[in-house]
Amino acid sequence: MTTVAKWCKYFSGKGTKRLLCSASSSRWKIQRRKDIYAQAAHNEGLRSRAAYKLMEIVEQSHFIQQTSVVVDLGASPGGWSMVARQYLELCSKIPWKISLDELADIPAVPVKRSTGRVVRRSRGRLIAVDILDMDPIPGATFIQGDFTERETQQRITKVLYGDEVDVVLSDMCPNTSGVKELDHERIIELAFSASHFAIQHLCNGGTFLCKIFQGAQEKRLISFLEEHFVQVKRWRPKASKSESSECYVLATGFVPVDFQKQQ
Ligand SMILES: C[S@@+](CC[C@H](N)C(=O)[O-])C[C@H]1O[C@@H](n2cnc3c(N)ncnc32)[C@H](O)[C@@H]1O
Repeated sequence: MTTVAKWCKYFSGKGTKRLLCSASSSRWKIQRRKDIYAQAAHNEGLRSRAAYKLMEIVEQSHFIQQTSVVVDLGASPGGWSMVARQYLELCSKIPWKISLDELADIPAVPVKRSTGRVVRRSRGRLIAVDILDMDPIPGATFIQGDFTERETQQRITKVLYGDEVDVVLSDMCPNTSGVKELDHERIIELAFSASHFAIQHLCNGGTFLCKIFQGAQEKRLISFLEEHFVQVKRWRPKASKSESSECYVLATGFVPVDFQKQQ
């Protein structure tokens, strides 16, 4: 934990301050002092306490390699992206934002599934996506937009330049209403949206990780993922708040539909 966090400190930006300054009530501040992960994130210069959740899952499942292509959905303020960045070997010259004009010039290349021996690129890639803005992460690319909109997904596909994706992460979370069933339905919708994107873009053997709130629709999501991945398991990281019903679904060993037909 400490090694990753120390490394991330180097890349921490204004996002941390924004996170820490947004709370004005003294009650919130007392709660935060009791929250060891929020304290640790503050002390170690991480942009969010959520970073510890991804660190725990990746440290145990090792699904991000130096040359992986990673898409981080719901990335702001950037805790997960900073953690993913630590595992990747990125090219420092990649622009953080690509203007709409520049995007318009990029042809939408469909993903080409690799068959046989995969020729790996020499560097990894990280594409962060959020409806909110976010401070830059060197070597990564940022797409600002609502992921559920087709146009945002088309923009992500364009910046992939036909590359298959190794890992799709989704920590997307709707604004919570306090009504448990409603929040559950909303996050499941986001999780399905992210899983459809993953199925279209992941390479053979790829990984999908997404946040959900536990509830009635959870089984439906897991059954859907089991049709496309070799293994699907639920994960509740230590950094998840005890009062929260959040958990993560980790699906590994993606089998593309065209591969399934061959078998
Ligand atoms: C829990 S936060 C993510 C924290 C982040 N993983 C980190 O480590 O810093 C959830 C994020 O999901 C984003 N989000 C929610 N709905 C979205 C959508 N439809 N499209 C894109 N981002 C969305 C929110 O703006 C918010 O930044």
